[in-house]
Amino acid sequence: STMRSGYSLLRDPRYNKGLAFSEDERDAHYLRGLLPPAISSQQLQEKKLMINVRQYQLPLQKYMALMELQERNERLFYKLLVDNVEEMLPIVYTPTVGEACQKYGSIFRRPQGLFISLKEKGKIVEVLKNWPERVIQVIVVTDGERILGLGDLGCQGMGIPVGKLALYTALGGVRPSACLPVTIDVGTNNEQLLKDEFYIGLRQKRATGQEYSDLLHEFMCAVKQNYGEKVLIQFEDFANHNAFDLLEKYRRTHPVFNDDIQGTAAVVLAGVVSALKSLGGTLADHTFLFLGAGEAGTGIAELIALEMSKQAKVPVEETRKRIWLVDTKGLIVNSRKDTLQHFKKPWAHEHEPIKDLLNAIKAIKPTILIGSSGVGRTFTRDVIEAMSSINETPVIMALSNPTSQSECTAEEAYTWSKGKAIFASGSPFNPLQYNGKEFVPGQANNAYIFPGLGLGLIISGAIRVHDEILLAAAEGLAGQVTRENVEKGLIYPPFKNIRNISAHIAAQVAAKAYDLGLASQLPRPEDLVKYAKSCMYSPVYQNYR
Ligand SMILES: O=C([O-])CC(=O)C(=O)O
Ligand SMILES: [Mg+2]
Repeated sequence: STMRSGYSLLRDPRYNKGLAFSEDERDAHYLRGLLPPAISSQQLQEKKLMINVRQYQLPLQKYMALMELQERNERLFYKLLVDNVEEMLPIVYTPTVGEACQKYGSIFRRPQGLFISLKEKGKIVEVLKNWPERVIQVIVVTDGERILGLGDLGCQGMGIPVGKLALYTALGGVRPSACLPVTIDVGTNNEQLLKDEFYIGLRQKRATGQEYSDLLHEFMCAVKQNYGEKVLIQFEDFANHNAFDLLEKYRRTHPVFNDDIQGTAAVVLAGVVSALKSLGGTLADHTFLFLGAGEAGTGIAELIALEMSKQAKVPVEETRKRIWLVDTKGLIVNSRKDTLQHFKKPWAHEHEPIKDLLNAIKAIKPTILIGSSGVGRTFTRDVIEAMSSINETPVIMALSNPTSQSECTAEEAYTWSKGKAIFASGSPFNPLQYNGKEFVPGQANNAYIFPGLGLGLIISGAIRVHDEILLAAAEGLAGQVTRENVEKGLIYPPFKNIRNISAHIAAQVAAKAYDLGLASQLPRPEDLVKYAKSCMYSPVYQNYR
């Protein structure tokens, strides 16, 4: 978009600086009289806003204040996020974004992103042309059917693409104008929303089958037609069956990845690799047990099996046998094979049936336990105690989001394991004291990966996303975990260094894309870390002449 002047300039979030417009800018851009006389620095504005945001008691109020800031003054919004990542992440992202989606209808002020519903069928190319930006580098798209661990939130899932893309910019340095949040609305099966007078989406049951895949196909084609073949499409929070089908269908024709399957997988693999620095042994020396065999569970399992297979030079069919999954019907075993969904079949190993997690732990004796069930409080005291009696240092990852769906809390993991566990969770928990010692839980969240992964794909102009690229992203993240981190029980680096971390992930990703011949941005830059950093968006105000 181009810069307006005067009254419209103050109302254009991309260029508005509020009181920070200089005397010269006020003269040149017809702003005289439209602003009070004081001139503020961006730093002072930031200080004022931080004071304001901290005064709100409720996280949802903070969320709304930040969204209003984003719609009023985009650079100031990103300056706040970049300078205060650890404080702001739980507000613009999990857990608060989950609550925001649940209440989206009532807190809704101005639409963000593009809504593409069944009503727009046959017109998606035109819909894309209504968006004010022409150059798009990354799209995050959801259909709202499985928002975090909260289930079907229909059209109100829009909070997720908006939040993820805010992180693309804040954590990965992708220009905000190049980011497009999209929600595909094919209805919702959430009865409560269908009855809610403030619901913002289509008031009908979800379309499925041909009608569903036709709309998605039209969208995928329209994106390529409008924005070219390099625009990255991140699938987010689709229900299991569609998530796997869409990835399978489009991975050979578009640069796509599914954050819940592949982003989460890369983050967890990086965490496990870091944990090995303190546990010792190689990946293949460990035994993994998952609670939850959906997108996250099977996605992580597959990437770990792949890495093991690469390291140990044995076929992936062999390494998969080190990894066990439990779903709602119990341990996934061979005798269940005929009734399993296709994405679970590779995990059906030879074993007698076991009904529940606790007995599975006793039988399998995992060294690493991963929660990817979307169901809170499923790592009970018995579960954690069983893990601690089998292992000197059990690794416990409670990945489900938001906090209410976490398989256990940090406090539970540390107290029930008597301080023995290495713990990480998808949603943040505060550091805590146990027996006079400080424990700092890590946040095993795909937010560590997708911004850097996206940046790496964008700067190299990658036209496809292969598994090798995800392994590179995981290596990039693991490489940023210091010995000092690991000694404190931290298997992830602190988020405050995230822009540097993202640059390293981006560099590894881009390098792999070039090596595999998938990169279209030529020539290949010499120093990819330096190049990634130089491409990053800075939220510092620019001077307008
Ligand atoms: O959004 C998050 O915090 C992580 C994620 O992708 C999910 O839970 O679906
Ligand atoms: Mg997600």
